[in-house]
Amino acid sequence: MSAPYDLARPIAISCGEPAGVGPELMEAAWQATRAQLPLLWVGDPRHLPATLPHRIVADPQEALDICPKALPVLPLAFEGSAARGVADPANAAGVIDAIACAVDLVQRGAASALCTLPIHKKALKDGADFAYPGHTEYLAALAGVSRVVMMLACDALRVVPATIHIPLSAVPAAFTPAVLEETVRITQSALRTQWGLAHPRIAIAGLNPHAGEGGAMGTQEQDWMFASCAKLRAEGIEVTDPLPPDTMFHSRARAAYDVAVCAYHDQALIPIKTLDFDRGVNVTLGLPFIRTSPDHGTAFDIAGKGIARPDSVIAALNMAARMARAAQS
Ligand SMILES: NC(=O)C1=CN([C@@H]2O[C@H](COP(=O)(O)OP(=O)(O)OC[C@H]3O[C@@H](n4cnc5c(N)ncnc54)[C@H](O)[C@@H]3O)[C@@H](O)[C@H]2O)C=CC1
Ligand SMILES: NCC(=O)COP(=O)(O)O
Repeated sequence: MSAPYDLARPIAISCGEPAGVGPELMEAAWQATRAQLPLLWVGDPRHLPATLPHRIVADPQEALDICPKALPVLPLAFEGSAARGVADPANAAGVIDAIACAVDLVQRGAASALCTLPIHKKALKDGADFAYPGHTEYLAALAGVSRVVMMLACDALRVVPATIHIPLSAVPAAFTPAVLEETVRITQSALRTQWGLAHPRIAIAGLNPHAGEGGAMGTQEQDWMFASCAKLRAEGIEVTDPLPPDTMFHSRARAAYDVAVCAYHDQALIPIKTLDFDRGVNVTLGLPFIRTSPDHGTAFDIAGKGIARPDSVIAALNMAARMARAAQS
């Protein structure tokens, strides 16, 4: 007897770093959602907490019957063990395989969406020479798309970093008119089609303090950002001119827009992680499938201590389900 799920396919979950908080958060998230959401975890079941009941599935569709009683697992065999708090380089290839396997499920329609648990980026580079700085870039490569957008969302704020996992020193060269304009177009299209906002209001953060203060504190705004914003408005997209970044995130300022497009990673992620670290969700826009993730990382400092909060994983699963239901109807 199946649980009365309104999703026809399970949400595929890549296991992430086994030494981090992923395994214990999977247990808490499964407990919290098993009556509403069909899940399918992809990873090495040896790394799951002993207290979490799980069942191996041969066919992803079995997850719908199993999930109310046990976590459905598509098993992979990793090389290493999983002592909490210390990444074993021998597991790096398995962590990467789990992402690819979960993506394959969603790409061939066996899963309705992908939710990724946190990876330790340096552990993957050291252990398996992972060529990508994060999921976002790896997923774009697996999907064969040249440009995707990272958006983080909570109730109070949505943010998009136009450049993602690059050193701060590389930002001015990487942040170009084409990058800003493509980022805004992908963001606007996703907010319309996947969030139901007919006319998304998009705030643009300046790159420099005070948005350059008329050229006195940096010139990118005058050199090209104002022109890019005007071009986007001419296309019918509701964008602001470049705003002073330090004054665009207080509550009255936030009420004026639906998403803030920022120049670089920390300009976007610091405000949202400050406002709602526990419930922020990272969602990749511009992929041909749905992908969400908790906003936090592997949290080695608390892994295995039973104190990690599952809220962000649960929010990521719920967001994936909401998007999948909308795509299904
Ligand atoms: N989507 C992903 O795969 C992400 C991966 N990472 C990776 O995670 C690793 C560690 O990154 P950090 O910067 O240390 O960030 P982190 O998010 O792992 O930890 C930052 C702080 O927040 C706390 N924290 C994190 N998650 C928590 C939770 N669920 N409940 C309670 N407290 C929590 C940690 O204990 C730590 O004090 C890095 O390799 C980073 O690249 C970071 C963010 C996202
Ligand atoms: N700080 C956000 C982050 O690192 C998440 O990146 P990704 O692995 O989802 O690309």
